Amino acid sequence: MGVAFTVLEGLLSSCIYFSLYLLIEMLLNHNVSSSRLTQLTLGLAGIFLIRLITYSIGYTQGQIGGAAVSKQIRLYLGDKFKKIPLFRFTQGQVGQYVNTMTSDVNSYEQILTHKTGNLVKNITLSIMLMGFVCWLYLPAGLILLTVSLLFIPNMWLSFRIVKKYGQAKNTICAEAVSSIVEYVSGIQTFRAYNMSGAKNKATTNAMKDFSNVCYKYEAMGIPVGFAFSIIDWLTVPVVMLVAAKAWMSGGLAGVDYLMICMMPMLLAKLFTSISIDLFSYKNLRISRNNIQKVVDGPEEQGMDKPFAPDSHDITFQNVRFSYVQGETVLNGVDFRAKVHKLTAIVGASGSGKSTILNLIAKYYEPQGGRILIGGRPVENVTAQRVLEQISIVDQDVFLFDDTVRENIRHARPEATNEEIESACRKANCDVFIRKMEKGYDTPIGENGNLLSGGERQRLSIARAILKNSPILLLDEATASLDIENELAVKQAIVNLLDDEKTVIMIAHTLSIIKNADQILVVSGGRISESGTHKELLAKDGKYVAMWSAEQKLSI
Ligand SMILES: Nc1ncnc2c1ncn2[C@@H]1O[C@H](COP(=O)(O)OP(=O)(O)OP(=O)(O)O)[C@@H](O)[C@H]1O
Repeated sequence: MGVAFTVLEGLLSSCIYFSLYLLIEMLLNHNVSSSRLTQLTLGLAGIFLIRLITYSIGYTQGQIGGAAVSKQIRLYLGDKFKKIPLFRFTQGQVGQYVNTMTSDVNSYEQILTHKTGNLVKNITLSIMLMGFVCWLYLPAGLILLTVSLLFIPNMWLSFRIVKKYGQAKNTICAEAVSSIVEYVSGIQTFRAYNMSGAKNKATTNAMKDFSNVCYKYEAMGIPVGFAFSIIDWLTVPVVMLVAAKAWMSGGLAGVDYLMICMMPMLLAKLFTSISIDLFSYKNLRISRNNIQKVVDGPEEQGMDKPFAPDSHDITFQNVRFSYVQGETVLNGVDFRAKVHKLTAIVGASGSGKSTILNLIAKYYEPQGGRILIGGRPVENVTAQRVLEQISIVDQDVFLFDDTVRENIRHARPEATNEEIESACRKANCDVFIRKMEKGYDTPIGENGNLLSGGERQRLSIARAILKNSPILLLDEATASLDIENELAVKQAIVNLLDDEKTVIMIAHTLSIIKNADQILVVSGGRISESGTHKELLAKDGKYVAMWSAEQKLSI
């Protein structure tokens, strides 16, 4: 509707030239009268009023329609992101996704709100004006028509440039966005190491690359447009000359000659506008294609049927995995984590403890072996369905820019305020929340930056308690906390373990898992030892070495 009204308004604007034609005719034929002038003025005023109305409707509908389409696309992409395998959300890819979700959708909206309407309007207007000149004096019309045919190779060249440099520009823009996202989220570290601003090489290089590709893109496009512009404007004197002969020999009326002289100027302006619009239309199609690429992108394999096994024990059978081809992280991991028992995973840094949790949560798929929950293999189940059975408390707590209450409610949207507060009491965070300015309704800033590390950890434990899922994955991270927070977090973890669940916990300090039902020692990509604390001490292996080292440190 927006496009239709914009085109209508454009066509109505051509009435000005027909009125001008009538006015000049009156002047040259000396038959100006006040009644004819009044008629003409009233006609113009009426058309102006109709144009005002059609323009307003066209503009408003275009904006409303564009915003609605943007909203729909963004919601659709949001849903799509839920189906894309989680391992694809790497740093570079995140930049591409952010770019698509923000600027590509904005550009696509522009196609709808501005470009399409303007293009149809200007092309129709040009055809009408050329038809008018042909009707007045055919040779002049044919000159204009010939020049307009040159527009086709000119556009073909422009499109080639857009294809070649536009895609590169878009890819480099996504890389720059990635770099900026990384820079802004890591600003504290960059500042601490005096790497902010121009000293941050990665970000400045990304910006430089982006400005270089933009420069190339414009530098290639400008000469093509410029060359056509020169030919286009040359039609003005040529048409003037050709038509002048006919006028002087009496074959053309004065008014017709004047109109013919004016039309090439008008057409040149219209062609410039069409070529700019087509150039950016082609460019905007890159954005549309980027959106389409995400839409058509591979989705997670597996059944999206509810996954509700009778039992929730977790079994690894000869699981093999590497993040990068050739660099094996897990090389035949076997274990069984029983229901209602605490299984602890220990091992040196980089041994693959978090990788085991990542595989259970289906952030990644193993390259060999099988993972079973309740005796049912999970390879044919979507991550979303598996994650419904799991609560995760790890070192990277992610909090939304919302109130404390809403942050916890994310774990179970239908939870009552009572349930949220009860979960917080168990997670040892009720006291500090109540001390905050608005209690549970206090906003906690972007990613909870108004909270301390220990407070953030406890909020994530409250979430896990509220979700109350049968499997709990814990990455214990109390090492960086002060003593008060460490005790509070440890107590919260103990409260969490009270509920009967299958719990797998990565322990960085062994004292916290002394009473675990089973301890797995990860080493060399395998479970090198397993058993209770007592059994492992009796084996005199890696666990004993780790335990002795910790005991020495704590003295
Ligand atoms: N996304 C990734 N891409 C490539 N390699 C990775 C990735 N994540 C982890 N790794 C590598 O895999 C290995 C195992 O990492 P993992 O995080 O599982 O170890 P971890 O035992 O949990 O270590 P820590 O105790 O220090 O947290 C390491 O060598 C690590 O560098």
